[in-house]
This record gives sequence, structure tokens and C-alpha cells, in this order.
Amino acid sequence: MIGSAWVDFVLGAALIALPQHKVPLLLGTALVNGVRHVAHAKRREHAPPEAENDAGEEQVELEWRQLDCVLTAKKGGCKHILKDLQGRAPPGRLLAIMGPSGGGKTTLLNALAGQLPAAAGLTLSGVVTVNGRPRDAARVRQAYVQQEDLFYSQLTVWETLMMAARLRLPADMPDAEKQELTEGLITRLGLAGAADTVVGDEKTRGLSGGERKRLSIGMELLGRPRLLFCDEPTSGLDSFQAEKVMATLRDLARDGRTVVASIHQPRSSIFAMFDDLVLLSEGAALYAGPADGALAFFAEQGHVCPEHYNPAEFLADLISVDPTSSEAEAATRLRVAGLRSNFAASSGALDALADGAPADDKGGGGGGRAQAAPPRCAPLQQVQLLFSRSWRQISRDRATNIARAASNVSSALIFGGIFWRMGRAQSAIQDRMGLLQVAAINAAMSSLVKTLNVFPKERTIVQRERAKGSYGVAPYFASKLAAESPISALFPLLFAALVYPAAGLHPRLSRFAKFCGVLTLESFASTSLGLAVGSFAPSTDAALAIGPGIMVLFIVFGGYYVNEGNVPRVLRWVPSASLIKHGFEGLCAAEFPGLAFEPAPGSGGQGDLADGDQVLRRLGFEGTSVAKTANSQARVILFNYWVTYCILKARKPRFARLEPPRARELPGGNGGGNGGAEKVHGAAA
Ligand SMILES: Nc1ncnc2c1ncn2[C@@H]1O[C@H](COP(=O)(O)OP(=O)(O)OP(=O)(O)O)[C@@H](O)[C@H]1O
Repeated sequence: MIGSAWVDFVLGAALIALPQHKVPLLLGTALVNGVRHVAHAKRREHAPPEAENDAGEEQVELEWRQLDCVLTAKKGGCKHILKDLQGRAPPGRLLAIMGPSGGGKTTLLNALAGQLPAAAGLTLSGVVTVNGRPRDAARVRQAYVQQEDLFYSQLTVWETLMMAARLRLPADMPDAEKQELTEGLITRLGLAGAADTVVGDEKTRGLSGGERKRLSIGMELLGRPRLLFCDEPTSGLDSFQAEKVMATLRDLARDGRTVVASIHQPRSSIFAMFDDLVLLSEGAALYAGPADGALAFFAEQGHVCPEHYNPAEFLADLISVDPTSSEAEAATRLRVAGLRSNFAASSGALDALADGAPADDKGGGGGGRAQAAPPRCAPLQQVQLLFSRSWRQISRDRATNIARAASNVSSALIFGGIFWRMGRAQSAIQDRMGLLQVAAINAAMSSLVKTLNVFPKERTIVQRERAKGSYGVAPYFASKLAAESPISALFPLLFAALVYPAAGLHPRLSRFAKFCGVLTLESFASTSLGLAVGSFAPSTDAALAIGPGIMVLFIVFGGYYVNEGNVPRVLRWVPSASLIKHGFEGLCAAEFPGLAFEPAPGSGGQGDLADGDQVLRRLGFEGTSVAKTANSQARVILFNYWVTYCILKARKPRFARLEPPRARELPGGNGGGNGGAEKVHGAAA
């Protein structure tokens, strides 16, 4: 995939560097490229789907041993994140990984799922098997419900699940069957009452936290997983919602699936739902066995849970290091180290976990009934589905659309008021240039900020969906642009319709049409810059810091503050990349030609600018035209789209490789417990 992204990168670079008269060639090649993608997608469509070879409802047993995770710092020293862990997650049971914050729960879950994000200096080693085979070779259907629930906020529960079903399930599966499946999932997850509720976000009221989490689980169930990982499914939920979510996971386990969830500190009713339990503290296991055997295990060591006490709270207190004072820290460290050696010395609990039978064996059945694995729908159908999703998202997002409209109307009223009916005096020349410059900046900024606010989050959703093979970048990108462009064009048009007559700009309809066209194209260029920045920025905050920074540079070299002829040689490329400059130049080209200006009183015309052509010359825009600036702006747009496309295509989450078990030697033997930062010596076995 990365190789093909590089081909696109090089091809795109060559095309955009072409001289302007070869632009038709560029379009032709884009068409060829499109056909290549459709052909590629078609080939993929006929490729054997990775999960179809799996037997229908096989039982999955996950096992791990000698699992170590070490982070080596650049300045030397290591942090031992997971310490020689072993355990087993049998089918039909819910295994909970519990422990204090920073204990290594998420790292263990990620390592078991094969989704531990790769990082410099991070080494993961050990053995993880599925039904006795190395996990990567086992090709079992697994799913991972991430801690952060990400959805298109304006789609309802039904639409979200149905869209995922249409994109992920085989094209030859009748739509009625997909609908039936979606309905079944909604009922199963207890979401029937919320089926027509939009997911919502900070601006739009929608699902509750628990409903969102159950929807996340539902999305993963579409892939018919037999092995389900869930990271902190109850975090941020009230106790009622948390209980409902955990009950859902327990029921999924009862249907024969293997369910592994990390959880921080559950209430007692949730603790009672666990079949098996792994207790982690500072990366080391203090218990792994049946959940109902944990209290007895620790009672034997003299740590008795008081009556009527939440066992989860008792265990959390028992295995946590208390950093509030040096005495408390030393005492709790000693206790945790003792628990760790006691557990390592006892094989009983581990054996019990290993022998765990399905808690209430109902065999297979349940959720996987009619669901099938990939192949997906054809690229054209993907475009159709993704277009309808993008269209619903943008057209239903009333809060954002109203805010954008209000911002454009208020800017138009303010600028219209300041530059009210400018006339043709010499002083009106500067006013005109000022208005055209602020109009160019306003159109660019409003589109940029809107895109930067939305796209990084959407990119994460798309990456998750693409990781499941739901669709390709080309159908996604094409449908997004097609759906969003008409609505995005409305806002600059609204601004233009108000400010143009108020300021008394060139009184011809054709000039007004050009003014609107230039502003709309500039708004698209700014959106394309937002997409390019949003595709590589690590977060929305980072995108909001980078995007406006670039825009300030484009404003400075936007043709108004620095004359193009005076730009230092080394920065000559900036004006040609500046969408503000092309926008401003285009607005000047629409406004000034043919305009005659009155001489300043008493000047006798000396030093005055008599007409618009002289103004254009003064600005360094002689010989310009709307068509020429539109051409330059189109190249900026194509360049940004191409950058976005290549980054989206190349960007994939990188996961740490599972190395063979390491031979290690820990200072202090098995005791550990020195702040999770033990020195690890030794080499890979
Ligand atoms: N890539 C990494 N770089 C640096 N430190 C890391 C990395 N991954 C994990 N850690 C550290 O390893 C320890 C365990 O992290 P992990 O997220 O697994 O804990 P956790 O038990 O899930 O915590 P929480 O309940 O707070 O989410 C923490 O101290 C964390 O800072």
C-alpha cells in the first residue's frame, strides 16, 4: 500500500510541476489514475477475504507467556512496562484485566490484540498464541473496541450500523439481510429506543456515553469476531451505564466468544460479572485466575477483604502503590513486591485459569448468525454510500452551518459598513484594495478553520474503517469532495451577495459573477489546505496551530503587503503557492479593469491613478485576468488534494512486532516493584 502511495506521490509531483498549457494532460492522467484505482479495487474485490477461511463459529483460546514490554530511553535506562506475564483467555468467558492507573492494562490488551503502537525504543517480546498457533498465523476473526468512540455525529444509530454493514459485508448479501442483521444487533445491544437518535457531539445532543459505547461494540460485531478486546469500556460512564455495557460484554462471551477487557475500578455488581481476572501492578501480574477465587487467594496471604466491601475496591487498594508519602510508598511497594513473588511462586491460580471452562456453555450461536466476512461492495457503490454519509453529515450539521452562515453574514455587514458605497475618488482606490484583501482573507480563514476543526477527527474514523478494509482512499476522498463542495460554496456566495452591493463594487452583473467565482474557488483552495494539514497533523489542536501559521505566510505574500516584484528570490515560490494571493489578484482582476477614477482635488491628475489598469500595474498585476488566477488557484487545489490523498493512503498505524521471548535478569530477582523502571539486561533469546 505504501509502495502504491509513493507511485501516486511521484506521479502527482510530476503533474503539478507541468507548465500551465499542459493542464489538460494533467486531467487525462488523473482519469487514467482513477481507472487504475477502480481496477485495483476490483482486483481486491475478487481477492480471497482474509476471514472467510475461518470456520463458522470456532471457539478461540488466547494464551500468552513470557510477555515482556520494555521501553529503552534515549539517554539510557529502561522502563519495564510488562514483566514476564503469562495467562490464558478461554472461550465463552469474560476476562478482565484490572489494576491501578499506569499498571500496564492497556499495554497488555494492545499486546494481546497485536495492536501495541510502535514507538522508538519499545520492545515487545514473548509468545501469544490463538488455539495453540502463533497469533499472526491463526487468522482468527478478532475485534478491538477502542476506548475513544468515534462516529459521524449526524448519523443515527440505525444509519451508522447500516452504513457499516453495507460497506463491510459482502456485496452479494441482500440488503434485506443486512437490514435484518442491523435490526438484530440494535435489539441485542439494547439500542432499540435510540435507533433513530443521532450519535451527536459537543454541539448536537445525541446518544448517552453508554449507548455510544454499545454502538462501538455493535460496529465491531459486524465483523463476526470470535475474539473481542475492549479497552476501558466503562471509562467516563455512570455506574448504571457501565453495568449495562459490561452486561453486554458478558452476554457476548456467553455466546461462545472470548472477551478480554481492561477495566480500572469497577463496582461490585460489575466485578461479579467477570469470569476470569488478571491483576496487574507496575506491569507485573499479582493474580491471574478465576475472578471468584481472587479474594480467597489473597486471604491465604493474610489480606482479608472486609465483609460488605466492594471486592474490586479492596483489590485495587491492595495492589496499588501509595505515593502520598515516602513511608507509605515504601510500605506499599514492599507489599506489592511480596504479592508479586507469592503469585509467581503459586501455580494454582494460573492453572485454574488455564482450565477455565465456558462459564455457561451455550456453544456458538448468537451474534454471528447471518454475518459474513469481507469482500466489500464495489468501488462505485462505495462512492455512492460514502457520498450519502458525507452529505448527511454536512447537510444535517445545523449548528456548524448556522455558525458559518452567521460568521459570513456578520463579516459582510461589518465590511459593508466600513467600506460603504466607496465611489471613485482616489482615496477609494486604497479602500477597494483593502476590501478585496479582507474579503480574500475572510473566505480563506473561515473555510480553513472549519476544515481543521473537523478533518483530523474524521481522518481517525476513516483510518479505523480502512484498517477493517471497508473502502479505499479514492472512493472516500472523491465522495467527500463531491458531497461537501455545494454546501461549502454557499457561504462565500452569501458573503459576496451582501458585501458587493453594500461596498458599491463594479456595477456589472458579469463582474459580480466573477467576484463570486473567485471567492468560491479561493474557499475551496483553503479547504484543500485544511485537508492537507489535517491529514498529517497528529491532532485537531496541532492542526489548528499549523494551518493558520501557514495562512499568515500566505497573507503576507498575498499581493497587498509585499509587491510580488520585491519578494526575495529565495521566497519567490511563496506567492505562487499563496491561495490568498491568487484570490486577491482574481478579485482585483474582476474589479479594476475598465474603472475610471476621479483625480484628487487640486492635483490636476499629477501622481493620480486614472483607471483600474494603472491600479493593477501598481500592484504588480499587469496582464492578469480572472481566468489566469483561477488556473493558478486550481493548481493549488490539485496540489493540496494530491498531498492529502497520498498522506491518507500512506498513513497506517504501526504496531510493535512481537519478538521471541527474552532471557532477562532483573536486579533484586523476582521482587521487582521499583517504580516500573527496572533495569533490564540481557539479549533476545
Ligand atoms: N509508548 C510509551 N512510551 C512511554 N511510556 C509508555 C508507553 N506505553 C506505555 N507507557 C507507560 O507504561 C505504563 C503503563 O501504561 P498503560 O497505558 O498500559 O497503563 P494502564 O494501566 O492502562 O493505565 P490507565 O488505567 O491510566 O490507562 C505507564 O507508566 C505508561 O506511561
